[in-house]
Amino acid sequence: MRLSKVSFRYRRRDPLVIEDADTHLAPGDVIELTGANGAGKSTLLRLLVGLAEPTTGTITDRPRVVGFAPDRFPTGQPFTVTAYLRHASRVRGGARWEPWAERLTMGHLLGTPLGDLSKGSAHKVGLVQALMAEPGLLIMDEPFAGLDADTREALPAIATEVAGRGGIVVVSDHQGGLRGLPGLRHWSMVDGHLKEGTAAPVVSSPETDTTGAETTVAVTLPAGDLPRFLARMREEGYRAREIEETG
Ligand SMILES: Nc1ncnc2c1ncn2[C@@H]1O[C@H](COP(=O)(O)OP(=O)(O)OP(=O)(O)O)[C@@H](O)[C@H]1O
Repeated sequence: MRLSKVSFRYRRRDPLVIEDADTHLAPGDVIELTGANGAGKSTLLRLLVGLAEPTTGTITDRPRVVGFAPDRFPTGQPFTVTAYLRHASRVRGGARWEPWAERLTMGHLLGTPLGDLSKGSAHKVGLVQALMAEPGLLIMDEPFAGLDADTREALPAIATEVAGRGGIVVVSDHQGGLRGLPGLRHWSMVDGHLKEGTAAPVVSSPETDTTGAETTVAVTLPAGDLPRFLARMREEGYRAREIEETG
């Protein structure tokens, strides 16, 4: 799949959100996409999926089957989880959703109306509908946000499987959930420009600084992520604690 000089703006007089994105995606690629809030990550993902058309430039050779797990799964539909997934399966030519629902531990949710789901549970429904048809292109927008630990841990393996079948996987992710995957490509959106680089390693050992100098940083993150974040930092040897926001 190729993006050739892809630019995009939402309305005629708006500034470009994506400018001259030029890249190639190969079967088996797993790509992590990062960038500041509002940098254009979701827009780029919607262009990749085909939900938006480039204002100028072209996207060619998109795989035939595309799975898309949006950052906010739309729950305003009057279905239970099972009814929705059955419907999605029919649309996908009878794709098997049950093994995915089991793998993402959704058994207890199947009878729940979509509108009653928590954000994380709704996101799982979005993941199942994206995965069920064995996509040749799997796009996941911030899939690690709001998911329980078991599902987060399952996602790298799922991405690897899809890529192993020759699929392309693109994941926007602030949390480094895919770091450590061999061959992971890294894209970042900076001021509307798509930059390619190596993913920064998440694990940086405190021992690498031999000067003994110390520094304290403030990190802002969703409250629900705090226990896992603190545990991870401590595991890596950093002194980490919650501080009160003083405004
Ligand atoms: N439907 C829309 N109409 C007009 N402008 C939009 C629309 N959706 C997004 N934008 C604008 O496009 C820019 C990029 O938004 P986008 O959602 O792609 O960024 P993002 O990197 O995914 O942000 P975040 O990390 O906050 O999710 C922003 O300035 C945003 O305000």
